[in-house]
Amino acid sequence: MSTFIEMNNIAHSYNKETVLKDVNLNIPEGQLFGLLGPSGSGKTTLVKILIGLLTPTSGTTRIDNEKMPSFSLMQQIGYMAQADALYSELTARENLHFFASIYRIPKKHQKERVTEAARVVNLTDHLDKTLEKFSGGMKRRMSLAVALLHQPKLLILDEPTVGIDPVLRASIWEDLRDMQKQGTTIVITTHVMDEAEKCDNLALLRDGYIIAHGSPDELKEKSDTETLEEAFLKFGGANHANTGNR
Ligand SMILES: Nc1ncnc2c1ncn2[C@@H]1O[C@H](COP(=O)(O)OP(=O)(O)OP(=O)(O)O)[C@@H](O)[C@H]1O
Repeated sequence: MSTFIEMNNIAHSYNKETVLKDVNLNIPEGQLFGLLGPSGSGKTTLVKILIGLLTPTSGTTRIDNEKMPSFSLMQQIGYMAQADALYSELTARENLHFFASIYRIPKKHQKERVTEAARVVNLTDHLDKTLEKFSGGMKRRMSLAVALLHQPKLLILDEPTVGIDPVLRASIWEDLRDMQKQGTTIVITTHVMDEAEKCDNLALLRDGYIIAHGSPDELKEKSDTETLEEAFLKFGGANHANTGNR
């Protein structure tokens, strides 16, 4: 598989606080890749840099061989942020049509895409409600629907299943797998171990460093542990000095 995402020597500071330190990532096309790390480890900062929303203090990012930020590439990325950026006075359908226009989905395909995205997140029966009547979990599902509306080549999901019940969570994972089968590369941030287990490959992030990377099985094997949680703790206890992941 060819490399789709390449992040080299990424470092980032907010004011004087350095929150990412020499991060290197290679993600092949079509992978479901997880960034696993505790709160504050730098996951959101890293994905914002990845999609070109944030300029790193140093380092470069290439997606599909193109240097980020690239306007044309941004059109092919679906990003689900942690905070929902939706219009609460509009209905779910109106929100989806609004974003479909922003993504420049041709008018004749918009209805079909809105219907499909609503199906994936199980909101078909709520399309005509305004979002002010939605629960927190329903808004998360709406944000996910917006992120996958334009069938992006790259889907980035920042803790997508927080506030989503286990049944829907399982069905969303099935849909992510389907999208992956159709060639979508998916990067997901999580601090939930059972979600991390479902990823093809993982980077473990702690205090702005990648402390280990590999498939869930490789990580357990390398650390000689039974669970990812134990693996994380074991890698986290190791020296941070030699953590480039290439
Ligand atoms: N805009 C900002 N200005 C200053 N500091 C920030 C800003 N955004 C994040 N930080 C700091 O950077 C560090 C990494 O934050 P980040 O949101 O990337 O972590 P995270 O792993 O995504 O955490 P969480 O799982 O809680 O979302 C934290 O110490 C946070 O306080």
